[in-house]
Amino acid sequence: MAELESKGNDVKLKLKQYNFQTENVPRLSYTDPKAEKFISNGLPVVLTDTKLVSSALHWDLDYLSENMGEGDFSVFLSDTNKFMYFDDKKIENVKDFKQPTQMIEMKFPEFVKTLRSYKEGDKRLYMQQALNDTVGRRIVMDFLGFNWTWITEQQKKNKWGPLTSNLLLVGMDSNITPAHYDEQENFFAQIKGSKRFLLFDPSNFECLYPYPVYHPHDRQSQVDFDNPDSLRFPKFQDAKAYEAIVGPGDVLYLPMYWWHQVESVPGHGTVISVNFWYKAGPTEKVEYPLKAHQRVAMTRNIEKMIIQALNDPNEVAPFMQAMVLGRYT
Ligand SMILES: CCC[C@@H](CC(=O)O)C(=O)C(=O)O
Ligand SMILES: [Zn+2]
Repeated sequence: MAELESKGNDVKLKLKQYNFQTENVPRLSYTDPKAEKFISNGLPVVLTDTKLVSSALHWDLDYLSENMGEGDFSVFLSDTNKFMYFDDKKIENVKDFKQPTQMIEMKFPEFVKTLRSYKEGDKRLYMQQALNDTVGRRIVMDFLGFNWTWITEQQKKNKWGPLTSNLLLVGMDSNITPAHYDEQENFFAQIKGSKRFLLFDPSNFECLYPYPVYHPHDRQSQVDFDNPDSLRFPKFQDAKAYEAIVGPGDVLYLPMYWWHQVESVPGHGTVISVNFWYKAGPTEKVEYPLKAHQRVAMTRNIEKMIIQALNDPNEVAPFMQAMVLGRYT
């Protein structure tokens, strides 16, 4: 991280600048009581010394090529540096939906070969694959070497649900995952290269204009951060961002429902991360006023109910407008 900090201005220069203000996410030792407080309060924090993935800090393309085994891995291809997620089960809901990326299955050595032969104008690549039991023995050993004691203690202390997956992310520098939120708790471990996170708390729902729940881009922001349409999205300029740059060994606690845009910092070559997604824990006692993320969850349930009841995504907007316009406005 020192390398990044000493080039503080340079990194800032290399990183895109947006028109919203950003505040830094705190970087703390996991031994700092404040760190535990951030996590228990559902606030983002960068933990600098958990050793969560120390057993994987030697991972690079050659090592993974030799040890990732014979499995097929999901690789996304994009004509731009943006890799926006879409749910292919919802494509039928939107006429003429244009897929922003294609996904192909590749063996790891083939992925590395394609990466290394990349030249300007080729499709960019981003491997996003849940680690599974097809990986080679060395990767299994590295995986078992993760600091499961610490992270399992966090899971228990915060009463989270089960670990659902560890996504291995291997991408080109400058790749961007556009702003979205997930419905799971996330410890995001950085292994190689650096990533810049732009984070927004769930109350920025009104500023980030998520696609409708029935849309393939459900949970993703409709706003193009590089060219925001201020007429369609007037509140985007009021979004309040937090920023975190994570380097090898850093772990970002990314609370569920928090919006995040993730940019692989240019100039570092291949960028490798592993995330740890946990199901949310049960809501013990509902307290009022409801928290922002609970309101977001509520809007999702209401949208799903209306979609199901009307049985036609095109009827949802007129129905909701009829319910609100002139009555609650
Ligand atoms: C598919 C997941 C991508 C990741 C962001 C990134 O590293 O590009 C993210 O959004 C998350 O871990 O929640
Ligand atoms: Zn995410």
